[in-house]
Amino acid sequence: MELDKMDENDWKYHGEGNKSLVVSHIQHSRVLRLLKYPSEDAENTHQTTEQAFQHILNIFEYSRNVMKPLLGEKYVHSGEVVKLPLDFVRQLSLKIQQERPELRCDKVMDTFSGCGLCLPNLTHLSPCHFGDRRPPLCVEIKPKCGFLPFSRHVTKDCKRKVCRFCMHQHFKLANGKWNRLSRYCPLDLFSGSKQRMYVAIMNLLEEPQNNLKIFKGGELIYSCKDDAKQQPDLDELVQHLWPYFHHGNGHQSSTTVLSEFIQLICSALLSTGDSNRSGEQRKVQLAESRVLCEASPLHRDLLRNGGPGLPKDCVLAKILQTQMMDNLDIEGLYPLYKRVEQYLEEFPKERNRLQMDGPYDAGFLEKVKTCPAEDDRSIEYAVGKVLQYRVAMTAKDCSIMITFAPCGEDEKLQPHLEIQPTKSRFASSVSILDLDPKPYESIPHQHKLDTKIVNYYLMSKHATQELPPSSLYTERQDCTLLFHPV
Ligand SMILES: O=P(O)(O)O[C@@H]1[C@@H](OP(=O)(O)O)[C@H](OP(=O)(O)O)[C@H](O)[C@H](OP(=O)(O)O)[C@H]1OP(=O)(O)O
Ligand SMILES: Nc1ncnc2c1ncn2[C@@H]1O[C@H](COP(=O)(O)OP(=O)(O)OP(=O)(O)O)[C@@H](O)[C@H]1O
Repeated sequence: MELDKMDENDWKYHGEGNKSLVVSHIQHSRVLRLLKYPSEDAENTHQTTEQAFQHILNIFEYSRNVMKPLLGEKYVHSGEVVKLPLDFVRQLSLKIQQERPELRCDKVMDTFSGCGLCLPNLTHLSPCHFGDRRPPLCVEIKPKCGFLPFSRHVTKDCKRKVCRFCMHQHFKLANGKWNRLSRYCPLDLFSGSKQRMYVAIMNLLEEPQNNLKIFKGGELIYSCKDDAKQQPDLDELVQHLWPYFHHGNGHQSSTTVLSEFIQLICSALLSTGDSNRSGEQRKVQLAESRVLCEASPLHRDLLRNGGPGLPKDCVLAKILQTQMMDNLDIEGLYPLYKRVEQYLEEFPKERNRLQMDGPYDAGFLEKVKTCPAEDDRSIEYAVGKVLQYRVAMTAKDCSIMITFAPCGEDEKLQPHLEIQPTKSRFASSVSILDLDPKPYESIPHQHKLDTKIVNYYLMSKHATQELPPSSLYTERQDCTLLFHPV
């Protein structure tokens, strides 16, 4: 990519979240990730180019030097920081404006700094020249927090029984963020139990919100509709999937197609990329009390079996272990945040030495890893816990991208790419994205939000009607019969 010859017509809108907007190249397997700002800030307080560059550099260094070592080299692609011509960025912003979903237009793309990140397009699979002509399928899941807090500082009993995602759903419904409750429960996805994971993915398909997107050949084919009142069309998705799970021996029912697709996703989420499967795999297993969410729609008997745990190096285990660096819960962390605040008020110059805002280098990772286990009243302990909490927050908000490319029986694949849980054979790759640092300043907001979510949940629990039974959930009873031994 020649930065001095950038042409907006070579790029198209790809997607966006709360903080960044992504465009993809129409020929090369690359994306540009550009930051967004609230519209009012864009008019009043422009960051200097220097500050914007530092911001992007922080995101890049945090991903490369902190999150990558914690989550695993193979899952994280930090890309590179690029300086783009301002004219190109302005034209690009105009070109993509009408494709942006309305609910994201409260923020504008940064057209002032010219700074961005260039990353591999993870909806493609490289090398993408497998003999098969069918375009790759890509599933993006934002799994959210996969455990119940185990800290002695937790004061509300419901936090030990119902997971944050399930409680938060009620608050989101009330404040109009979504129109329907999602049945997805992250604890099912992180359980390692194929049945619980299966139901979790089924529930994501039924109500994707911002937790599920599906791409085909790099194009978004399934996600929450811009008009969130409408549910996405599962029959349409099955039509897209059918050519990938058609075995030439007659008609595959929608249920079979979806079932095979979900099993494929589960296998990728549990895969360690280790071709030698003969030995006993080491597992990440949590105490039963931390993995059972009372709000999960699953039958209690199924939940009571807990789960077999996650293979140690699979993507879910890596994310869960990093999320669990938050071992005090926001309730135990907040007093330590206040200790740090008080210290910084007295010794403002210490802010740099303690790396509160970076640099995100090996020294930062060392502070995260070597924080004392017990509170010795030191500032180092308080800072270490705050940094660990911020890292855990990133892992609670990241997304997983799994890309599958169908391939023929005789194609030779590198062992870490191969996956075959169903009758079809696929090459796959698994990546983790959105690994931005969460600001130190957001801790008071997290503390308030936690209280709001819990109070709202307790208030609404009895008032809210039970969810009606899901048609997908009923079908699932048949689907479980379709599991193939792996
Ligand atoms: O606080 P949460 O759990 O609602 O998470 C926020 C996400 O909401 P969600 O619940 O996933 O719909 C929120 O996602 P959406 O904008 O709602 O898609 C962001 O990811 C936000 O992170 P940031 O402020 O952009 O760095 C997330 O904020 P952080 O808490 O990670 O800072
Ligand atoms: N490397 C990539 N390859 C392909 N698609 C990508 C890539 N990075 C991001 N995307 C797409 O762009 C979307 C927005 O990116 P991202 O999640 O990083 O935004 P964000 O604003 O940081 O999110 P959040 O709302 O969680 O803060 C993603 O959901 C994903 O679909």
